[in-house]
Amino acid sequence: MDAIVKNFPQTNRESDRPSQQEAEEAVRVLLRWAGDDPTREGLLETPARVAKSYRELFAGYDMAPEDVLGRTFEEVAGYDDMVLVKDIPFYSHCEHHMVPIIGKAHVAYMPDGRVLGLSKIARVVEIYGRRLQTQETMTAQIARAIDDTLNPRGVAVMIEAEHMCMAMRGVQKQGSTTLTTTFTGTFKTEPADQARFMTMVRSR
Ligand SMILES: Nc1nc2c(ncn2[C@@H]2O[C@H](COP(=O)(O)OP(=O)(O)OP(=O)(O)O)[C@@H](O)[C@H]2O)c(=O)[nH]1
Ligand SMILES: [Zn+2]
Repeated sequence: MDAIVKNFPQTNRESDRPSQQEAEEAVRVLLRWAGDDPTREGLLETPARVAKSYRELFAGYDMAPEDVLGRTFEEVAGYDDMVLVKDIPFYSHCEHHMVPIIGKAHVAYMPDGRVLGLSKIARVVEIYGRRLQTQETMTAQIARAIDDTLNPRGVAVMIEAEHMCMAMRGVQKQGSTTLTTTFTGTFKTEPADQARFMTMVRSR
């Protein structure tokens, strides 16, 4: 666990967590701050629901990528070309405003003898998505987790997302998409591999 805390410092220790009661009280304060009355009937159960919902929306703090990426397969008949899982949908929350980021991740790697279970790639997206994020951090974290655990010849990650903090509030620009990429290994050094990744992501 210590290595995880060191590598992914936003992962909190269970002992540092406030109690359920403290979390619910914080929600009551925010309800009053918003201008409502937490003692009215419709809001009585809301703090407990919000706390429960936060557990789910931010479940990524309780999961480590090593746990899901541990199992790999070697029997793939010598397959050594790109594996791309694209259009992995995710919901995250921006660390500046704590409002949703809605997007899709495209994740590829070049195997070096071993491959991952395909669902594990989507699970890694879930682990980082269910934390407070910037899109740049999330992109880099997914790439690094796969790089570190699988040691492939290269990893490519592209995320396209809409930030509700730019749509619902602030500058209020609906429908804009932010694209971020991280390339490692052969995707970084070989322009042809990078171009092929882009073409495959774009093909419908
Ligand atoms: N680089 C980056 N910025 C983000 C991300 N999510 C939100 N932001 C930006 O974080 C910035 C925070 O800016 P601040 O000026 O501190 O906060 P603010 O007054 O709420 O800013 P506005 O959104 O412009 O109203 C804003 O420009 C957001 O658009 C992200 O994933 N990556
Ligand atoms: Zn934001």
